Amino acid sequence: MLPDASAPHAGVFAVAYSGGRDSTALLHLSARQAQALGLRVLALHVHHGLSANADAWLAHCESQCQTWAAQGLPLSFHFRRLDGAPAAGQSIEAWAREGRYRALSEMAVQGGALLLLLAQHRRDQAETWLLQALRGAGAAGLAAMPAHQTREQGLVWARPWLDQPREAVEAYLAEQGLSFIDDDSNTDARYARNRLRLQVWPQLSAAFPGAEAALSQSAQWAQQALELQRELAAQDLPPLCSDQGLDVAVLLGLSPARASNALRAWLQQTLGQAAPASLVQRLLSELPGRRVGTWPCGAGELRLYRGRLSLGAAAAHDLPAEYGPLDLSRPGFHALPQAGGGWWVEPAGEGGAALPASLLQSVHARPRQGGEQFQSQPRGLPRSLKKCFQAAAVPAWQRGGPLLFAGDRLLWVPGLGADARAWAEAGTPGLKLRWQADSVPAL
Ligand SMILES: Nc1ncnc2c1ncn2[C@@H]1O[C@H](COP(=O)(O)OP(=O)(O)OP(=O)(O)O)[C@@H](O)[C@H]1O
Repeated sequence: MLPDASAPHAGVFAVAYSGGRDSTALLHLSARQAQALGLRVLALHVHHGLSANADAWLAHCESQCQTWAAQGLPLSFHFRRLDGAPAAGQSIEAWAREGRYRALSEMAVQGGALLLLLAQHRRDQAETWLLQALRGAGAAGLAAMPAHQTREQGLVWARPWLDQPREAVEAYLAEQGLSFIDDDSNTDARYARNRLRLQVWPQLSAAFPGAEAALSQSAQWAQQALELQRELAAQDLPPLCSDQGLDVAVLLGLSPARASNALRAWLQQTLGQAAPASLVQRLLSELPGRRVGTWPCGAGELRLYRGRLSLGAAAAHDLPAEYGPLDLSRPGFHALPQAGGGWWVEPAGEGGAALPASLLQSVHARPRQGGEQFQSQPRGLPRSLKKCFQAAAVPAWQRGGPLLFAGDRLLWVPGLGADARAWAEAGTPGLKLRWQADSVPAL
Protein backbone atom coordinates (compact mmCIF):
# COMPACT_ATOMS: atom_id res chain seq x y z
CA MET A 1 0.00 0.00 0.00
CA LEU A 2 1.16 3.51 -0.77
CA PRO A 3 1.42 5.84 2.20
CA ASP A 4 -1.21 8.54 2.59
CA ALA A 5 -0.93 11.45 0.16
CA SER A 6 -1.95 14.09 2.60
CA ALA A 7 1.57 14.94 3.59
CA PRO A 8 3.99 15.22 0.69
CA HIS A 9 7.52 15.73 1.89
CA ALA A 10 11.02 16.07 0.57
CA GLY A 11 12.14 12.82 2.20
CA VAL A 12 10.46 10.68 -0.48
CA PHE A 13 10.90 10.63 -4.23
CA ALA A 14 9.66 8.31 -6.96
CA VAL A 15 11.33 6.53 -9.87
CA ALA A 16 9.38 5.29 -12.91
CA TYR A 17 10.59 1.71 -13.17
CA SER A 18 9.73 -0.32 -16.29
CA GLY A 19 12.26 -3.02 -15.47
CA GLY A 20 14.17 -2.12 -18.69
CA ARG A 21 17.85 -1.31 -18.98
CA ASP A 22 17.71 2.41 -18.22
CA SER A 23 15.21 2.56 -15.40
CA THR A 24 16.84 -0.45 -13.72
CA ALA A 25 20.11 1.50 -13.56
CA LEU A 26 18.38 4.71 -12.47
CA LEU A 27 16.37 3.02 -9.72
CA HIS A 28 19.37 1.18 -8.35
CA LEU A 29 21.63 4.23 -8.33
CA SER A 30 18.90 6.50 -6.89
CA ALA A 31 18.17 4.02 -4.11
CA ARG A 32 21.86 3.86 -3.21
CA GLN A 33 22.06 7.63 -3.10
CA ALA A 34 18.81 7.81 -1.13
CA GLN A 35 20.32 5.44 1.41
CA ALA A 36 23.33 7.71 1.81
CA LEU A 37 21.09 10.77 2.21
CA GLY A 38 18.47 9.19 4.47
CA LEU A 39 15.68 9.39 1.86
CA ARG A 40 13.06 6.86 0.69
CA VAL A 41 12.30 5.78 -2.88
CA LEU A 42 9.01 4.67 -4.41
CA ALA A 43 9.60 2.35 -7.38
CA LEU A 44 6.55 2.82 -9.63
CA HIS A 45 5.64 0.32 -12.32
CA VAL A 46 2.83 0.47 -14.85
CA HIS A 47 1.36 -2.75 -16.27
CA HIS A 48 -0.03 -1.73 -19.67
CA GLY A 49 -1.69 -5.07 -20.30
CA LEU A 50 -0.53 -4.93 -23.94
CA SER A 51 2.18 -7.60 -24.06
CA ALA A 52 1.79 -11.27 -23.24
CA ASN A 53 4.89 -10.73 -21.09
CA ALA A 54 3.45 -7.91 -18.99
CA ASP A 55 2.71 -10.18 -16.00
CA ALA A 56 6.25 -11.56 -16.09
CA TRP A 57 7.69 -8.00 -16.19
CA LEU A 58 5.59 -7.01 -13.23
CA ALA A 59 6.75 -10.08 -11.32
CA HIS A 60 10.39 -9.37 -12.22
CA CYS A 61 10.16 -5.73 -11.05
CA GLU A 62 8.47 -6.70 -7.80
CA SER A 63 10.98 -9.41 -6.96
CA GLN A 64 13.94 -7.19 -7.93
CA CYS A 65 12.71 -4.50 -5.55
CA GLN A 66 12.19 -7.05 -2.78
CA THR A 67 15.76 -8.26 -3.24
CA TRP A 68 17.16 -4.74 -3.10
CA ALA A 69 15.02 -3.84 -0.10
CA ALA A 70 16.29 -7.01 1.66
CA GLN A 71 19.81 -5.78 0.96
CA GLY A 72 18.95 -2.60 2.85
CA LEU A 73 18.09 -0.20 0.03
CA PRO A 74 15.27 2.14 1.18
CA LEU A 75 12.74 1.43 -1.55
CA SER A 76 9.20 0.11 -1.86
CA PHE A 77 7.51 -1.25 -4.99
CA HIS A 78 4.10 -0.05 -6.25
CA PHE A 79 2.29 -0.81 -9.47
CA ARG A 80 -0.87 0.02 -11.37
CA ARG A 81 -2.63 -1.96 -14.12
CA LEU A 82 -4.11 0.08 -16.95
CA ASP A 83 -7.59 -0.82 -18.00
CA GLY A 84 -9.75 0.44 -20.82
CA ALA A 85 -8.75 0.68 -24.45
CA PRO A 86 -7.69 3.33 -26.96
CA ALA A 87 -10.47 5.72 -28.01
CA ALA A 88 -11.53 5.74 -31.67
CA GLY A 89 -8.72 7.25 -33.71
CA GLN A 90 -6.20 7.08 -30.84
CA SER A 91 -3.02 5.05 -31.39
CA ILE A 92 -2.14 2.29 -28.92
CA GLU A 93 1.12 4.11 -28.18
CA ALA A 94 -0.66 7.38 -27.36
CA TRP A 95 -3.20 5.55 -25.19
CA ALA A 96 -0.43 3.69 -23.32
CA ARG A 97 1.60 6.88 -22.83
CA GLU A 98 -1.36 8.85 -21.46
CA GLY A 99 -2.39 6.01 -19.17
CA ARG A 100 1.18 5.52 -17.97
CA TYR A 101 1.63 9.22 -17.20
CA ARG A 102 -1.64 9.36 -15.32
CA ALA A 103 -0.87 6.21 -13.31
CA LEU A 104 2.67 7.34 -12.48
CA SER A 105 1.45 10.76 -11.42
CA GLU A 106 -1.30 9.35 -9.21
CA MET A 107 0.97 6.80 -7.55
CA ALA A 108 3.70 9.38 -6.92
CA VAL A 109 1.29 11.92 -5.42
CA GLN A 110 -0.45 9.26 -3.38
CA GLY A 111 2.91 8.17 -2.01
CA GLY A 112 3.72 11.72 -0.90
CA ALA A 113 6.48 12.30 -3.47
CA LEU A 114 7.22 15.74 -4.89
CA LEU A 115 9.69 14.44 -7.46
CA LEU A 116 9.37 11.70 -10.09
CA LEU A 117 12.45 10.54 -12.01
CA LEU A 118 12.41 9.09 -15.53
CA ALA A 119 15.38 7.31 -17.05
CA GLN A 120 15.67 8.79 -20.53
CA HIS A 121 19.27 9.61 -21.45
CA ARG A 122 21.13 11.53 -24.14
CA ARG A 123 20.61 8.92 -26.86
CA ASP A 124 16.85 9.00 -26.24
CA GLN A 125 16.97 12.79 -26.50
CA ALA A 126 18.93 12.69 -29.77
CA GLU A 127 16.49 10.12 -31.20
CA THR A 128 13.52 12.22 -30.20
CA TRP A 129 15.04 15.27 -31.89
CA LEU A 130 15.62 13.27 -35.10
CA LEU A 131 12.15 11.76 -35.10
CA GLN A 132 10.63 15.21 -34.66
CA ALA A 133 12.80 16.66 -37.42
CA LEU A 134 11.68 13.84 -39.73
CA ARG A 135 8.09 14.89 -39.06
CA GLY A 136 8.87 18.49 -39.98
CA ALA A 137 8.45 19.76 -36.41
CA GLY A 138 9.16 23.32 -35.30
CA ALA A 139 10.81 24.45 -32.09
CA ALA A 140 8.17 22.79 -29.88
CA GLY A 141 8.92 19.33 -31.31
CA LEU A 142 12.67 19.82 -31.67
CA ALA A 143 12.88 20.87 -28.03
CA ALA A 144 12.35 17.11 -27.43
CA MET A 145 12.10 16.19 -23.72
CA PRO A 146 12.47 18.77 -20.95
CA ALA A 147 14.97 17.98 -18.20
CA HIS A 148 12.35 18.92 -15.63
CA GLN A 149 8.79 20.10 -15.64
CA THR A 150 6.26 20.84 -12.91
CA ARG A 151 2.98 19.11 -13.69
CA GLU A 152 -0.32 18.30 -11.96
CA GLN A 153 -0.42 18.74 -8.20
CA GLY A 154 3.04 20.33 -8.16
CA LEU A 155 4.78 17.04 -8.97
CA VAL A 156 8.15 17.66 -10.66
CA TRP A 157 8.93 15.23 -13.48
CA ALA A 158 12.69 15.09 -13.97
CA ARG A 159 15.04 13.34 -16.38
CA PRO A 160 18.38 13.57 -14.61
CA TRP A 161 20.26 11.59 -17.30
CA LEU A 162 19.41 13.62 -20.38
CA ASP A 163 23.04 14.63 -20.78
CA GLN A 164 24.43 11.17 -20.00
CA PRO A 165 25.48 8.95 -22.92
CA ARG A 166 23.86 5.57 -23.18
CA GLU A 167 27.29 3.95 -22.70
CA ALA A 168 27.47 5.39 -19.18
CA VAL A 169 24.20 3.64 -18.30
CA GLU A 170 25.46 0.36 -19.77
CA ALA A 171 28.73 0.67 -17.89
CA TYR A 172 26.85 1.13 -14.61
CA LEU A 173 24.70 -1.97 -15.22
CA ALA A 174 27.78 -4.05 -16.02
CA GLU A 175 29.72 -2.75 -13.05
CA GLN A 176 26.88 -3.54 -10.66
CA GLY A 177 25.96 -6.84 -12.36
CA LEU A 178 22.32 -5.82 -12.71
CA SER A 179 19.80 -7.77 -14.77
CA PHE A 180 16.97 -6.15 -16.68
CA ILE A 181 14.13 -6.94 -19.05
CA ASP A 182 14.56 -6.79 -22.79
CA ASP A 183 11.22 -5.61 -24.11
CA ASP A 184 10.41 -7.73 -27.21
CA SER A 185 8.53 -4.83 -28.82
CA ASN A 186 11.81 -2.89 -29.07
CA THR A 187 12.57 -4.82 -32.26
CA ASP A 188 9.18 -4.26 -33.88
CA ALA A 189 9.97 -2.29 -37.05
CA ARG A 190 6.42 -0.91 -37.26
CA TYR A 191 7.47 1.69 -34.70
CA ALA A 192 9.44 4.63 -36.10
CA ARG A 193 11.69 4.82 -33.04
CA ASN A 194 12.68 1.18 -33.42
CA ARG A 195 13.51 1.64 -37.12
CA LEU A 196 15.64 4.60 -36.20
CA ARG A 197 17.41 2.67 -33.44
CA LEU A 198 18.01 -0.48 -35.41
CA GLN A 199 18.53 0.68 -38.98
CA VAL A 200 19.67 4.30 -38.89
CA TRP A 201 21.49 4.94 -35.65
CA PRO A 202 24.36 2.45 -36.08
CA GLN A 203 25.25 3.96 -39.49
CA LEU A 204 24.69 7.54 -38.41
CA SER A 205 26.90 7.29 -35.36
CA ALA A 206 29.58 5.42 -37.32
CA ALA A 207 29.67 8.22 -39.89
CA PHE A 208 29.19 11.02 -37.31
CA PRO A 209 30.56 9.88 -33.96
CA GLY A 210 29.47 13.12 -32.29
CA ALA A 211 25.84 12.81 -33.47
CA GLU A 212 24.32 11.97 -30.07
CA ALA A 213 25.91 14.95 -28.31
CA ALA A 214 25.26 17.33 -31.21
CA LEU A 215 21.60 16.45 -31.62
CA SER A 216 20.86 16.70 -27.93
CA GLN A 217 22.62 20.09 -27.97
CA SER A 218 20.27 21.10 -30.79
CA ALA A 219 17.35 20.10 -28.59
CA GLN A 220 18.62 22.52 -25.95
CA TRP A 221 18.80 25.35 -28.49
CA ALA A 222 15.28 24.50 -29.59
CA GLN A 223 14.13 24.68 -25.94
CA GLN A 224 15.53 28.22 -25.76
CA ALA A 225 13.90 29.18 -29.05
CA LEU A 226 10.61 27.80 -27.74
CA GLU A 227 10.91 29.88 -24.57
CA LEU A 228 11.48 33.00 -26.66
CA GLN A 229 8.45 32.19 -28.83
CA ARG A 230 6.32 31.85 -25.71
CA GLU A 231 7.60 35.10 -24.24
CA LEU A 232 6.92 36.96 -27.46
CA ALA A 233 3.41 35.51 -27.73
CA ALA A 234 2.70 36.54 -24.13
CA GLN A 235 3.58 40.12 -25.12
CA ASP A 236 1.78 40.09 -28.46
CA LEU A 237 -1.51 38.42 -27.56
CA PRO A 238 -3.08 40.70 -24.91
CA PRO A 239 -3.53 43.71 -27.28
CA LEU A 240 -4.95 41.36 -29.95
CA CYS A 241 -7.56 39.58 -27.86
CA SER A 242 -11.01 40.57 -26.63
CA ASP A 243 -14.27 38.79 -25.88
CA GLN A 244 -15.12 39.09 -29.58
CA GLY A 245 -12.00 37.16 -30.60
CA LEU A 246 -8.64 37.88 -32.19
CA ASP A 247 -8.11 41.22 -33.96
CA VAL A 248 -7.00 40.07 -37.40
CA ALA A 249 -5.85 43.48 -38.73
CA VAL A 250 -3.49 43.96 -35.80
CA LEU A 251 -2.32 40.34 -36.07
CA LEU A 252 -1.47 40.79 -39.73
CA GLY A 253 0.33 44.04 -38.96
CA LEU A 254 2.99 42.01 -37.15
CA SER A 255 5.94 40.62 -39.11
CA PRO A 256 5.00 37.29 -40.79
CA ALA A 257 6.98 35.13 -38.34
CA ARG A 258 5.61 37.01 -35.35
CA ALA A 259 2.03 36.82 -36.67
CA SER A 260 2.41 33.09 -37.19
CA ASN A 261 3.76 32.70 -33.66
CA ALA A 262 0.93 34.77 -32.12
CA LEU A 263 -1.72 32.92 -34.14
CA ARG A 264 -0.37 29.52 -33.05
CA ALA A 265 -0.33 30.64 -29.42
CA TRP A 266 -3.89 31.98 -29.68
CA LEU A 267 -5.11 28.76 -31.30
CA GLN A 268 -3.39 26.72 -28.61
CA GLN A 269 -5.10 28.78 -25.89
CA THR A 270 -8.48 28.71 -27.62
CA LEU A 271 -8.49 25.03 -28.57
CA GLY A 272 -6.66 23.74 -25.50
CA GLN A 273 -4.16 21.94 -27.74
CA ALA A 274 -1.71 22.69 -30.53
CA ALA A 275 -3.41 23.42 -33.85
CA PRO A 276 -2.35 21.43 -36.93
CA ALA A 277 0.30 23.27 -38.98
CA SER A 278 -1.97 23.02 -42.04
CA LEU A 279 -4.67 25.10 -40.28
CA VAL A 280 -2.18 27.79 -39.23
CA GLN A 281 -0.80 28.02 -42.76
CA ARG A 282 -4.25 28.17 -44.29
CA LEU A 283 -5.37 30.95 -41.96
CA LEU A 284 -2.24 32.99 -42.59
CA SER A 285 -2.67 32.78 -46.32
CA GLU A 286 -6.46 33.30 -46.41
CA LEU A 287 -7.08 35.89 -43.67
CA PRO A 288 -5.49 38.86 -45.49
CA GLY A 289 -8.13 40.71 -47.49
CA ARG A 290 -11.06 38.70 -46.10
CA ARG A 291 -13.97 40.39 -44.31
CA VAL A 292 -15.87 37.26 -43.34
CA GLY A 293 -15.12 33.57 -43.51
CA THR A 294 -15.29 30.26 -41.72
CA TRP A 295 -12.67 27.56 -41.38
CA PRO A 296 -13.50 24.06 -40.11
CA CYS A 297 -11.70 23.29 -36.89
CA GLY A 298 -12.40 19.91 -35.31
CA ALA A 299 -16.15 19.63 -35.05
CA GLY A 300 -16.48 23.39 -34.69
CA GLU A 301 -15.34 26.26 -36.82
CA LEU A 302 -13.24 29.40 -36.71
CA ARG A 303 -15.14 32.44 -37.87
CA LEU A 304 -14.08 35.83 -39.10
CA TYR A 305 -16.63 38.58 -38.55
CA ARG A 306 -16.09 42.32 -38.26
CA GLY A 307 -12.37 41.82 -38.16
CA ARG A 308 -12.35 39.31 -35.30
CA LEU A 309 -11.53 35.63 -35.44
CA SER A 310 -13.34 33.43 -32.93
CA LEU A 311 -14.16 29.78 -32.34
CA GLY A 312 -17.71 28.52 -32.24
CA ALA A 313 -19.67 25.33 -32.43
CA ALA A 314 -20.66 24.32 -35.94
CA ALA A 315 -24.02 25.82 -36.93
CA ALA A 316 -26.75 24.60 -34.60
CA HIS A 317 -29.09 22.06 -36.11
CA ASP A 318 -32.23 23.59 -37.41
CA LEU A 319 -35.19 22.71 -35.30
CA PRO A 320 -37.31 20.36 -37.40
CA ALA A 321 -40.50 22.13 -36.35
CA GLU A 322 -42.20 23.59 -33.32
CA TYR A 323 -41.25 22.16 -29.95
CA GLY A 324 -43.10 22.59 -26.67
CA PRO A 325 -44.75 23.51 -24.45
CA LEU A 326 -41.56 24.06 -22.43
CA ASP A 327 -41.27 25.42 -18.91
CA LEU A 328 -38.23 27.73 -18.83
CA SER A 329 -39.33 29.64 -15.71
CA ARG A 330 -36.67 28.17 -13.42
CA PRO A 331 -33.04 29.31 -13.43
CA GLY A 332 -30.53 26.73 -14.71
CA PHE A 333 -29.80 24.98 -17.98
CA HIS A 334 -32.70 23.72 -20.08
CA ALA A 335 -31.41 21.42 -22.81
CA LEU A 336 -33.14 21.04 -26.14
CA PRO A 337 -31.03 18.33 -27.81
CA GLN A 338 -33.26 18.37 -30.90
CA ALA A 339 -31.91 21.87 -31.59
CA GLY A 340 -28.27 21.08 -30.70
CA GLY A 341 -28.10 23.12 -27.48
CA GLY A 342 -30.16 24.64 -24.73
CA TRP A 343 -30.93 27.78 -22.76
CA TRP A 344 -29.19 29.13 -19.73
CA VAL A 345 -31.84 30.90 -17.63
CA GLU A 346 -30.62 33.36 -14.99
CA PRO A 347 -32.32 35.82 -12.61
CA ALA A 348 -31.89 39.38 -13.87
CA GLY A 349 -33.06 41.73 -11.14
CA GLU A 350 -36.27 43.67 -11.59
CA GLY A 351 -37.62 45.01 -14.88
CA GLY A 352 -35.26 45.85 -17.75
CA ALA A 353 -34.55 43.59 -20.70
CA ALA A 354 -35.74 40.45 -18.93
CA LEU A 355 -38.79 38.24 -19.18
CA PRO A 356 -41.22 37.62 -16.32
CA ALA A 357 -41.10 34.02 -15.06
CA SER A 358 -44.87 33.73 -15.56
CA LEU A 359 -44.45 34.17 -19.34
CA LEU A 360 -41.78 31.47 -19.47
CA GLN A 361 -43.88 28.77 -17.83
CA SER A 362 -45.29 27.60 -21.12
CA VAL A 363 -43.40 28.54 -24.25
CA HIS A 364 -42.86 27.09 -27.70
CA ALA A 365 -39.55 26.92 -29.54
CA ARG A 366 -39.74 27.45 -33.29
CA PRO A 367 -37.20 27.83 -36.07
CA ARG A 368 -37.00 31.19 -37.80
CA GLN A 369 -39.50 31.20 -40.65
CA GLY A 370 -39.09 34.71 -42.05
CA GLY A 371 -41.35 37.67 -41.47
CA GLU A 372 -40.92 37.72 -37.66
CA GLN A 373 -40.86 41.21 -36.13
CA PHE A 374 -38.76 42.05 -33.11
CA GLN A 375 -38.87 45.13 -30.90
CA SER A 376 -35.63 45.96 -29.13
CA GLN A 377 -36.75 48.98 -27.02
CA PRO A 378 -40.05 49.68 -25.21
CA ARG A 379 -40.48 52.98 -27.07
CA GLY A 380 -39.33 51.64 -30.43
CA LEU A 381 -41.20 49.94 -33.21
CA PRO A 382 -41.13 46.29 -34.23
CA ARG A 383 -38.74 45.66 -37.13
CA SER A 384 -37.76 42.65 -39.19
CA LEU A 385 -35.36 40.28 -37.50
CA LYS A 386 -32.85 40.77 -40.31
CA LYS A 387 -32.71 44.53 -39.67
CA CYS A 388 -32.46 44.01 -35.91
CA PHE A 389 -29.59 41.54 -36.31
CA GLN A 390 -27.75 43.98 -38.57
CA ALA A 391 -28.34 46.96 -36.27
CA ALA A 392 -27.09 45.03 -33.24
CA ALA A 393 -24.15 43.56 -35.24
CA VAL A 394 -25.08 40.00 -34.28
CA PRO A 395 -22.81 37.68 -36.28
CA ALA A 396 -24.45 34.88 -38.23
CA TRP A 397 -23.44 32.09 -35.86
CA GLN A 398 -24.91 33.86 -32.83
CA ARG A 399 -28.26 33.89 -34.62
CA GLY A 400 -28.44 30.07 -34.41
CA GLY A 401 -30.93 28.34 -32.14
CA PRO A 402 -34.70 28.50 -31.96
CA LEU A 403 -36.96 31.49 -31.31
CA LEU A 404 -39.29 31.43 -28.29
CA PHE A 405 -42.99 32.22 -28.47
CA ALA A 406 -45.91 32.35 -26.06
CA GLY A 407 -48.77 31.50 -28.43
CA ASP A 408 -48.09 33.78 -31.40
CA ARG A 409 -46.27 36.33 -29.35
CA LEU A 410 -42.51 36.50 -29.98
CA LEU A 411 -40.69 36.51 -26.61
CA TRP A 412 -37.04 35.92 -27.28
CA VAL A 413 -34.56 35.66 -30.15
CA PRO A 414 -31.02 34.20 -29.95
CA GLY A 415 -28.42 36.94 -30.22
CA LEU A 416 -31.01 39.71 -29.60
CA GLY A 417 -32.56 38.63 -26.30
CA ALA A 418 -36.02 39.43 -24.99
CA ASP A 419 -38.52 41.31 -27.13
CA ALA A 420 -39.25 44.63 -25.39
CA ARG A 421 -43.01 44.03 -25.69
CA ALA A 422 -42.60 41.10 -23.30
CA TRP A 423 -40.22 42.65 -20.77
CA ALA A 424 -41.01 42.29 -17.08
CA GLU A 425 -42.52 45.46 -15.65
CA ALA A 426 -40.53 47.65 -13.29
CA GLY A 427 -40.66 46.07 -9.82
CA THR A 428 -41.27 42.56 -11.20
CA PRO A 429 -38.36 40.08 -11.09
CA GLY A 430 -37.24 38.97 -14.52
CA LEU A 431 -35.20 36.20 -16.11
CA LYS A 432 -32.53 36.41 -18.79
CA LEU A 433 -31.93 33.69 -21.32
CA ARG A 434 -28.86 32.75 -23.29
CA TRP A 435 -28.73 30.07 -25.97
CA GLN A 436 -25.78 27.75 -25.76
CA ALA A 437 -24.98 25.44 -28.65
CA ASP A 438 -23.44 22.08 -27.79
CA SER A 439 -19.75 22.48 -27.01
CA VAL A 440 -17.08 22.26 -29.65
CA PRO A 441 -15.40 18.86 -29.45
CA ALA A 442 -11.60 18.67 -29.60
CA LEU A 443 -9.67 18.61 -32.86
N1 LIG B 1 5.78 0.38 -17.74
C1 LIG B 1 6.46 1.36 -17.13
N2 LIG B 1 6.35 1.53 -15.81
C2 LIG B 1 7.02 2.52 -15.19
N3 LIG B 1 7.81 3.41 -15.84
C3 LIG B 1 7.95 3.28 -17.15
C4 LIG B 1 7.28 2.27 -17.89
N4 LIG B 1 7.62 2.40 -19.17
C5 LIG B 1 8.48 3.44 -19.25
N5 LIG B 1 8.68 3.99 -18.03
C6 LIG B 1 9.54 5.15 -17.70
O1 LIG B 1 9.66 5.99 -18.83
C7 LIG B 1 11.02 6.01 -19.28
C8 LIG B 1 11.04 6.01 -20.79
O2 LIG B 1 10.44 4.85 -21.25
P1 LIG B 1 10.75 4.26 -22.68
O3 LIG B 1 10.02 2.99 -22.81
O4 LIG B 1 10.53 5.34 -23.66
O5 LIG B 1 12.33 4.14 -22.62
P2 LIG B 1 13.36 2.98 -22.48
O6 LIG B 1 14.61 3.59 -23.02
O7 LIG B 1 12.88 1.71 -23.09
O8 LIG B 1 13.52 2.86 -20.88
P3 LIG B 1 13.77 1.57 -20.00
O9 LIG B 1 15.04 0.98 -20.50
O10 LIG B 1 13.87 2.08 -18.61
O11 LIG B 1 12.56 0.69 -20.22
C9 LIG B 1 11.65 4.76 -18.68
O12 LIG B 1 13.05 4.87 -18.58
C10 LIG B 1 10.96 4.69 -17.35
O13 LIG B 1 11.53 5.60 -16.45
